[in-house]
Amino acid sequence: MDKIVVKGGQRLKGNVRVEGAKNAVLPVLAAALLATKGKNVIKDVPTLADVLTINEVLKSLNTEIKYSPEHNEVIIDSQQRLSSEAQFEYVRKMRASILVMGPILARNGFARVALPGGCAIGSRPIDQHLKGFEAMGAEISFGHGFVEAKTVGRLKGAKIYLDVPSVGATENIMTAAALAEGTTIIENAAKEPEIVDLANFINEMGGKVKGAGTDTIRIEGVEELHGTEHHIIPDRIEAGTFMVAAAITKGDVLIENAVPEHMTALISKMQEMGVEITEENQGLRVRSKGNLKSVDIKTMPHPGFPTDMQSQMMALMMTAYGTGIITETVFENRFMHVEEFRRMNGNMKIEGRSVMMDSPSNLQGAEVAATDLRAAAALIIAGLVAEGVTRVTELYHLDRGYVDFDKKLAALGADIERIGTENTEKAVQLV
Ligand SMILES: CC(=O)N[C@H]1[C@@H](OP(=O)(O)OP(=O)(O)OC[C@H]2O[C@@H](n3ccc(=O)[nH]c3=O)[C@H](O)[C@@H]2O)O[C@H](CO)[C@@H](O)[C@@H]1O
Ligand SMILES: C=C(OP(=O)(O)O)C(=O)O
Repeated sequence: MDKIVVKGGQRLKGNVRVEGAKNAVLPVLAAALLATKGKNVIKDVPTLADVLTINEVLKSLNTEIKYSPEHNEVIIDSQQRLSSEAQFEYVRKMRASILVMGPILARNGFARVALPGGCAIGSRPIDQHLKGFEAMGAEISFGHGFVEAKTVGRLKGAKIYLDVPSVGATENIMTAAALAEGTTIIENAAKEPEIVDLANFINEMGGKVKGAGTDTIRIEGVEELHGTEHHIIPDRIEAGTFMVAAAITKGDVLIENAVPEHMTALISKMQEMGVEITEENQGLRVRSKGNLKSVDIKTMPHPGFPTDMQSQMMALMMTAYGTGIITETVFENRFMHVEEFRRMNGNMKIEGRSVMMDSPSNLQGAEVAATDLRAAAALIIAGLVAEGVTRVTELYHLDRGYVDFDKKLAALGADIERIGTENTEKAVQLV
């Protein structure tokens, strides 16, 4: 089992470059299925485990995939007839596999996708995705762990109000509507930058999507979409993770390729804590000196504070001064990392949907397990300033969403090493 071993105490300094966004590339690769003429060339694709998984899903649907990790590029040929079924082995590995449902349904008039079920951060239902397909004329049924959607002829444009501004439901409905007959209007749509990236991609393929980034999206269906070349936007969560890593170590780091407009909530919360953040030509410079101040944080759909930055900010808050409250409103169970932080001597307690923090904590290195993708990064970040050595396991979570996280931190001066099973002895020696 791989471990990351980090020894606290080094100040981070230098430049780090952010990759293409995981949460943009997954819906874009799924949406590439819509093209029946020519190939799609997707650029700035990060080399993540989730990208390998979505590529496998697309292959299983009868597309041809050419993946060049060295060029951060995926070429997809989806001109052949698609298969209609996405199997459990993929959906289990990665919930975002559900995003192929809209494109398959739009093209084949039938889609059968394994039900994703819950995961470490919550129950994560897909009722809003299905409500959208149903409104467009699809008949939905369940059986044997699968959900099926069936329509006679093309899907029909419809007006759909989402009960929650779900990112995945907005994406699935947008892709289904791109080839539907007539106009679809999504109200209370998600407004994340990744939604805008997907809308741009659909438009580059010849689609007609307007309003992405606002809470009303209008999609005029077209008869056919064609392949195009598309660049994925930079990963605002990876950028934010490095911003927190710079701040917690009292460092000075330039985060290249970061897009400040995608991160206003995070930037203002960090500034409120006393972190110095300045825009430069190549990205965002983060500097931190002296004591940081505790703040209150509440996660919300974009442009609110992102749930995907909650655990990393909790790490930073452990080093600030005063009491603070972190409230999670997006997912019902995204505090699994709290127990791991407590193993590192983090002073906090869960009360309902909030974590009450009394800081600073006298952080101590410990053996901890990543409980989800962002928790993996957050534990490593806490290890950067803990006294002694922290060993983080369950790194398959980290690999879903961060490229070379340990190497990028090491290049900034962190005392960090990733150790594979074959090097377990070395891990023991380091302790
Ligand atoms: C691959 C990807 O882009 N993942 C992101 C996406 O996940 P994902 O698209 O799964 O997240 P959603 O926006 O759909 O979920 C937000 C909330 O809505 C609820 N919900 C969602 C759909 C539905 O049909 N019914 C329903 O009740 C969920 O349980 C959750 O409580 O947005 C989340 C919220 O910003 C991020 O944390 C994830 O990193
Ligand atoms: C929760 C996340 O991803 P996913 O929706 O793919 O599980 C995340 O990126 O933090």
